[in-house]
Amino acid sequence: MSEQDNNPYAGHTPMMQQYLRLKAEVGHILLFYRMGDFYEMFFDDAVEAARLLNLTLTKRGTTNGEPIPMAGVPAHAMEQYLARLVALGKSVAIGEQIGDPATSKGPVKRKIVRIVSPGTLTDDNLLPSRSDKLLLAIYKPIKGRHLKYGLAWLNLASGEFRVCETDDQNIESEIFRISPAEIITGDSYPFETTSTAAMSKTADWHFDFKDAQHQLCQFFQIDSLAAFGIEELPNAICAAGALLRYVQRTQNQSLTHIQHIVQDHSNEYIILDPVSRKNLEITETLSGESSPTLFSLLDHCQTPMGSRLLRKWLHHPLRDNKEVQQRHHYVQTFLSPIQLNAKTALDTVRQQLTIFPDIERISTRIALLSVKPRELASLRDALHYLPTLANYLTDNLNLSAEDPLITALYQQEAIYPLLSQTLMTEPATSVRDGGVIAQGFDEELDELRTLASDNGAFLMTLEAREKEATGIPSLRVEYNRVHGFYIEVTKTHIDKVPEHYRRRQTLKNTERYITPELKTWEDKVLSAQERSLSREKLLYDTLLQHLQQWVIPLQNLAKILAHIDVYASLAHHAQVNEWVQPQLVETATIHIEQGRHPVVEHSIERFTPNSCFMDEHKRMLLITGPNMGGKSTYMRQVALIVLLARMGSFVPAQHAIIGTIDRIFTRIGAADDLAGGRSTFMMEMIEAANILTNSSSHSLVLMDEIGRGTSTYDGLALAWAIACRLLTHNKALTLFATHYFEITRLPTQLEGVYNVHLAATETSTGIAFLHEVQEGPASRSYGIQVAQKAGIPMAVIRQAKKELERLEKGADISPQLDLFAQTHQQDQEENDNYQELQYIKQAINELDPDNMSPRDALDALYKLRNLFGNNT
Ligand SMILES: Nc1ncnc2c1ncn2[C@@H]1O[C@H](COP(=O)(O)OP(=O)(O)OP(=O)(O)O)[C@@H](O)[C@H]1O
Repeated sequence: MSEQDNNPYAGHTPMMQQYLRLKAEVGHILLFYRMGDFYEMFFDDAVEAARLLNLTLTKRGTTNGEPIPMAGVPAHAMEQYLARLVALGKSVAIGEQIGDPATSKGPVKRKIVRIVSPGTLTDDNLLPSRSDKLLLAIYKPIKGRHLKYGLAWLNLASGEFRVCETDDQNIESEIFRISPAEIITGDSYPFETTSTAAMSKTADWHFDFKDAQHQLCQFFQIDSLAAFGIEELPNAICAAGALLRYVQRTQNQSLTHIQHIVQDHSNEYIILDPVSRKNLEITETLSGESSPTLFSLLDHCQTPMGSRLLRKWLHHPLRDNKEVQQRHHYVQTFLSPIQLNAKTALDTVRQQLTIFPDIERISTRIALLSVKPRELASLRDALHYLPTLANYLTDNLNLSAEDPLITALYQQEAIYPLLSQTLMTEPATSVRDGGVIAQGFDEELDELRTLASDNGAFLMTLEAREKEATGIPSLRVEYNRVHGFYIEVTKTHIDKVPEHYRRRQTLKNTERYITPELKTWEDKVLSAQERSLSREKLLYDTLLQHLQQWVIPLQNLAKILAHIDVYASLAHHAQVNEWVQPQLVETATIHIEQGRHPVVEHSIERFTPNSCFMDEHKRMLLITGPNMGGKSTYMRQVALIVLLARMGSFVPAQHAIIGTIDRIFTRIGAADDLAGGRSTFMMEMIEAANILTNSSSHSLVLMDEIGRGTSTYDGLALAWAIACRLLTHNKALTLFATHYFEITRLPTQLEGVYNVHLAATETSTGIAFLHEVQEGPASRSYGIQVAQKAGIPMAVIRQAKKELERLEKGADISPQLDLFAQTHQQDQEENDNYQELQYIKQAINELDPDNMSPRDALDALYKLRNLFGNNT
């Protein structure tokens, strides 16, 4: 077989062959192929990128007689295009020129230097500062005894690597808790999720247990995964191994900041299913905005590390009291300075925190050797400031020098001298341009710099000497970037120019010359500049090598600063909004006195506080009241106060006792899942089924108007049965809002359930909502009054009132058995009406108007009127 036959790309130009080889290497990922000052894309990549980035689609050459589509982005603007693609969930492979164009025969050698994907970002320009971008690998064997999902996720920007295993029931909750930017699964593994993360595939065999185990042990240089205590999680190990391979392949650089794998115990956290996370608007509103949310409200953090930690805490409320109490204790500490006024002390700490840059990401970029000189300078300045912060905290707050928050601040002292001796006070942006390494740090560099820049004296001497030697008074020695050094002589003196002057450039009125002496000087200066830049690069690289040993201590420092920032932020919010420290107990209890909705209290002028008392004896509150009365707000406020208390925050209430809660469920206003082919009612029932299957006596359940998506009787019957089940079987702490008044009779039949209602009164101008939770069921629903307030025409309102009167007269619905008796009665009525209509229709059809006398027509009309039962 000839070479030609072996080459699948034969027939293409050599450059296109190289392109196709690189493209085959990266598969479906977009390939940015470097060509001079551009990154070009070809074929389908070009078409897709042109569409996504609004680029002009051009052509370059042909294949099989067809033009090859091409689109490109300028190399200098590449980051901004990358950011846009990654935000759209795309991955991009960067094919760089690595050969020397001057010496290359054929196309310059090119290589995939890295792959940028939504879950593997580390560049400052591509990463949002206040949220993390995680990469999650998921694996589940098709058969075998251990059929759990193995999950492994990595925050490449911080080095945090975690694993866990979970079952079918909880996989979605776990994915939403982890909230990855990208999910990788095996090529042939058909995984589906409602998460909006970018989905990537990798070879199935990367998930092979033996291979993964080997891969991980080799990477962490350990003999067994027992070192991380994860040896009992085989499927998580498979996922972790595949994830590591993926990252190594895409990053193509050392990953020394990833130091260990931590087992994530999901039972440490209060479980929130995806729907509840959404409903509670923790970090995203129901309409997908980033504010107003619980996070946007509480995020007064001064550092990006603090904001990211706060975001994480909000999505990971804790079950265990001890750690939460510790967090409350710190928030309280920030609110109780020793001598100073609390506001002054807190404001000072928060002001001091503004000095700290994103040390977490800087330490990662140190590990990846991609840190910029200015980032190191900001790190240096921050480290210099650390003792001031530490002293302020110990002197003014009740924090001892042994407190872990403080000790961590003192452990970084040795890095500061290293950075301050090595770096200039204000270094240049990039080491390529020089101006990064401090004067006096390296003798050789100083000499080269002097040589490269200090040429003033030599040139002046040369100029004076040449003026005298030639007798040309206007002779000048000059320098420009294009032509280098030259001696300039006006044309009037040209006859005096000596023999050894060589012409360099001719202008209109002057000639420019170079002499052997000046040329030697020029070579020396230019090479000194070049050597000084490469010396500086070398010294910078050496600095980065020295800094490697500090990556882990810096990560720890970043963690501690993030904690201080979050405590200060929570304290600040509590101080400004008069939030209180909740008391934690071990029982399933929720006692909230005069609670407020943390977000709504800011959006309206006067918020009415409401209490909520629930415990094992009072497990369900049936909430009735008019639409717009405040039922949903009340229920959400209870859930949010529990969530806030359990993530370490103070809460908007006068007093609160919160017990151990294992899950929070919210079934509030389900939306259609048209894409998933599920109606509103179906969604409602799926959510209710989940609650009935998974809630326990330590769960908090919010049920808002369950059953309203179907016919009245079906809905009522379902709501009744679901409430009973929750009370008697699940025994969950439940807030059950309903418009079915029949259900308010439940307390007469079962224990542990109580009625409350949102009060409203009717005034001369219409209904007035008091937004006050009062004991007992609501006396009426005020639906028509609310409709009137909404602007429904008066004629419709009047008719509705009449209809309501008629219905109320005829209805005396009682629950359970009678309910179904009523259904039968209604069916009967409907049947009778139908018969009557059919009869009338037939009578009308039998009329023959063309052959009727006026007298007959009048008779027929009377007859018809009588058929309607109206003979007046
Ligand atoms: N405690 C409160 N104090 C003051 N205003 C409140 C309070 N609770 C609710 N509101 C106001 O009432 C409006 C309606 O509240 P909410 O949506 O909770 O009522 P609802 O009873 O659930 O209504 P629907 O049954 O129609 O869903 C809110 O947008 C808010 O402005």
